[in-house]
Amino acid sequence: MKTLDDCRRSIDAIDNEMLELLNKRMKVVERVGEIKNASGGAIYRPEREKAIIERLEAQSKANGGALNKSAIEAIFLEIFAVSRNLERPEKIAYLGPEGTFTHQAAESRFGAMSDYISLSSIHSVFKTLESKRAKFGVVPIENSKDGIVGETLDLLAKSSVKIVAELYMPIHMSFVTKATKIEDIKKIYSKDKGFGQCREFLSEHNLINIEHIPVESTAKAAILASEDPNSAAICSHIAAKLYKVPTMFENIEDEHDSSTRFVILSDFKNGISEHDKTSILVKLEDAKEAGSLVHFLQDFDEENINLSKIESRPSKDQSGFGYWFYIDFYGHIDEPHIQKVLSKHDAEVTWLGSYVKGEDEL
Ligand SMILES: C=C(O[C@@H]1C=C(C(=O)O)C=C[C@H]1O)C(=O)O
Repeated sequence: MKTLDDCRRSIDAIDNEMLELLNKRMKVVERVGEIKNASGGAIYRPEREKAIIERLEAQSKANGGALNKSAIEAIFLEIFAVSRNLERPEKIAYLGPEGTFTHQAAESRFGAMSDYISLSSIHSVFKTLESKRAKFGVVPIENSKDGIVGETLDLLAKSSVKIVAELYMPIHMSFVTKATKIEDIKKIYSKDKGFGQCREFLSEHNLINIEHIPVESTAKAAILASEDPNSAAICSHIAAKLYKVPTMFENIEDEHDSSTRFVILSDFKNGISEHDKTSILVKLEDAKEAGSLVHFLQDFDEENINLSKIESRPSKDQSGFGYWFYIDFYGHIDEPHIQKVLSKHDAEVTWLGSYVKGEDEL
């Protein structure tokens, strides 16, 4: 029987081996960086990372290993992030401040060691990418309960920035305050969506009729609540911890399976993988004619292209009424059957990105 000391000696020996292997991996990564830097190739290749995770998951399963997919992902996403930093350090702009769900989403892909820029609006994230002050941007695009984030869609419509990856994160809200009694709370701060996601909780606790103050982010709400003991915030658990506001209630969201879809923005096109999704904007030329959208969608149907989302938005241009459509479908823009459909509608379609589809779609 192995003693605790025996086990720890074994662990130390294995850790030494793992460190050697990781350093060996980093040498290869350095060479990949040289190749990419010489050719101007993109450092971040989400489709390659996804393929690695899938291969390792299958291997672990086949060998009866203790690590499941989430565990493999948790370990390897950090290894990938360190690797990318070695190839070429790149800045990541996100909708801040620190402690937002977007920050959490950004860290889950770019790891603890990357250089982050926290910005106070989605608009600033787009501007920072357009001016090349950051290589990547992370913004929310949709929530399973509250729907689309209009600002992100409107900016995608105007900007040259592309979607290069997506990820889904479960959202849990906390009700945090420095007050000791709920009756002492005179106002609540949150992001507009935060109030929307917790209506039942607010009503059950008679908090509907006190002042609700929408601010840019749930983290900002936590900061404001930290400064006023007669206020509260609806925010993430991390924001409450970061800004030291005690939690009165946890998991106050109406639907506990609420999740938010985030997109990673950048300036390059991914290679084709087996699990791609493409986002486009469509402005139909004959939009006033009944059936023009139906005809457009029939072209997709004929090529067996499945849509995962369609959302209409007012066009907001000067020409009066008009709509455009935001559409997500499965496949990559460079696949021939997709080219065939899109080439028929060249003038009407703006490509927003093709990327590996995230897990746990809304
Ligand atoms: C090493 C590469 O660059 C990045 C890092 C990866 C890794 O650490 O395995 C995988 C894909 C890229 O995001 C590569 O493209 O192979």
